[in-house]
Amino acid sequence: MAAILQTHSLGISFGGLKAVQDLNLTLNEGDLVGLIGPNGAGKTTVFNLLTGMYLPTTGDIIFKGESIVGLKPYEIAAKGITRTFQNIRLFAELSVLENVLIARHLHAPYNMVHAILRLGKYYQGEKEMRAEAYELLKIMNLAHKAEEKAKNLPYGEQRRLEIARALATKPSLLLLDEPAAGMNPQETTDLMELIGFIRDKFNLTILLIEHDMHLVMNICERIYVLDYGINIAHGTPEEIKNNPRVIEAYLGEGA
Ligand SMILES: Nc1ncnc2c1ncn2[C@@H]1O[C@H](COP(=O)(O)OP(=O)(O)OP(=O)(O)O)[C@@H](O)[C@H]1O
Repeated sequence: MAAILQTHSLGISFGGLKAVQDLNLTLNEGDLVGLIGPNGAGKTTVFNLLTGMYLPTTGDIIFKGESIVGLKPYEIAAKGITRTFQNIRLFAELSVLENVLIARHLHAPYNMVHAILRLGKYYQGEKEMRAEAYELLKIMNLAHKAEEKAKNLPYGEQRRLEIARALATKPSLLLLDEPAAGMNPQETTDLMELIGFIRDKFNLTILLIEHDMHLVMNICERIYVLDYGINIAHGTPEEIKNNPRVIEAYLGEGA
């Protein structure tokens, strides 16, 4: 199995604080991997590094064979890495469909000239993109809400819309930051199935941060554990569950 993403001794400091240190992460194509750790362990910082929002202090990030360090977030998105956020970031006043369409335009099948001159290719492209956006909404069980404003959706549906929007950018690597946060147990169970389903349907590699251990242990094939910015363990869910360093890190948190 080929590695789609590797980090080599990746690290970042904020003043004196080493938020992430010496991280060596490998994701193979098609992997569904978890990134867990107590609050403040550095998980979201890893996502910020992988998506170009932060520049690493040390190390390298290799995506599809080339370094992406120093690229702008939109350049990294265009290469195929997309994320969702811990705090939902939808366009609240736009419709559900428009939220997906905006993301879909990153890979529009026409160029600016076609759009300005309103050439046939533009109309054809717009039609295709709407159809694709609807298809994504159907998969995420949101098609019946296509015309609703995003802000009027219940929380669980907003989280699903975030994933639909991320998928619209046609990623090969999807980073999910606490996708089940705020969901009730039934919504979480449905989401678990959905994550596995989209991974297979869209040939995705998925890295997910999640505090819901039930979700992580059930769907992730491998798990990396961070504590104070350091990767203290890596293995299968079974190995992680029984790892004394992991148990200690979580007990320290009272979990
Ligand atoms: N831009 C920044 N400037 C200064 N410190 C930062 C910055 N971003 C993150 N940190 C610090 O880095 C550490 C790791 O934060 P991070 O948000 O990555 O943790 P986390 O594991 O995602 O936590 P949580 O589970 O609570 O979301 C924290 O101590 C945080 O305060």
